[in-house]
Amino acid sequence: KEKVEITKAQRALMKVIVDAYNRHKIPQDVAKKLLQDQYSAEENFLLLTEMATSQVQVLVEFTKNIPGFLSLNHEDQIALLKGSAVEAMFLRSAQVFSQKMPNGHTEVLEERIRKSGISEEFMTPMFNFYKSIGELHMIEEEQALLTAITILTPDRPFVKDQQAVERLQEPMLEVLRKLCVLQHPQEPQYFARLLGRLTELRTLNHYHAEMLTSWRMNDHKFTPLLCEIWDVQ
Ligand SMILES: O=C(Nc1ccccc1)[C@H](C1CCCCC1)n1c(-c2ccc(Cl)cc2)nc2cc(F)c(F)cc21
Repeated sequence: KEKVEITKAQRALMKVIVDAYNRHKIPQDVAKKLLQDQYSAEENFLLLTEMATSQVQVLVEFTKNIPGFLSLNHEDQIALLKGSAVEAMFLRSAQVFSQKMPNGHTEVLEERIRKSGISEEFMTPMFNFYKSIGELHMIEEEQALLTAITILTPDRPFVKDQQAVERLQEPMLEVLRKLCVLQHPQEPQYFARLLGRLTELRTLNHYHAEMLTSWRMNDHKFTPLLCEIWDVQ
């Protein structure tokens, strides 16, 4: 039986990542707004583009706190952010969607999102992902580490020094692996299930641009930052 223990250095790394992660709370406000009122497709689209734009800014702040990230080659820093921003947003959406809410609130939230303007064809893959994240009942340390691991994916397009990114991602994977063993002793496969969600997350990446351009309304306006990050317009 492997005696798993998180070292002082690993605890320090985890604290840096969780503190940085806790500084981005925006989508909670989105959930609250969506629960308060029903909006038109146009209002929902505007809300999404505003939220997604601020999510990118917050993601940059979070990423700057990942030890070693700022020492990477500058083009590679951009390539990692550009390559992970959409996934980070869907991961964050899933975490917000699966957080504990008063009875019936999740159903209302799901209904509001289903009617927000997104085309029908994307609902199943999106909510399947949200529910599969929910079933994991991740603690915030796992959520924060999973987001950092997603950003530090070495094989993003245009990354030149993949080894340098691997050297940053590996310690995160090791801490997460230990955390999973300690948090879910009955589930030896929990860590593998967690990483499996990142594969599901990449499939949502394929849909994201079309999810936006097929939003049930005319004349989709994007912010310059979103055009950059979301491959739209
Ligand atoms: O805002 C959002 N997500 C966000 C996340 C992270 C940071 C900032 C924003 C949007 C809403 C959706 C309804 C209209 C208004 C925006 N959102 C999404 C979502 C995102 C992108 C596409 Cl293409 C489709 C759906 N899934 C969500 C789940 C939640 F529990 C949820 F609360 C908000 C969610």
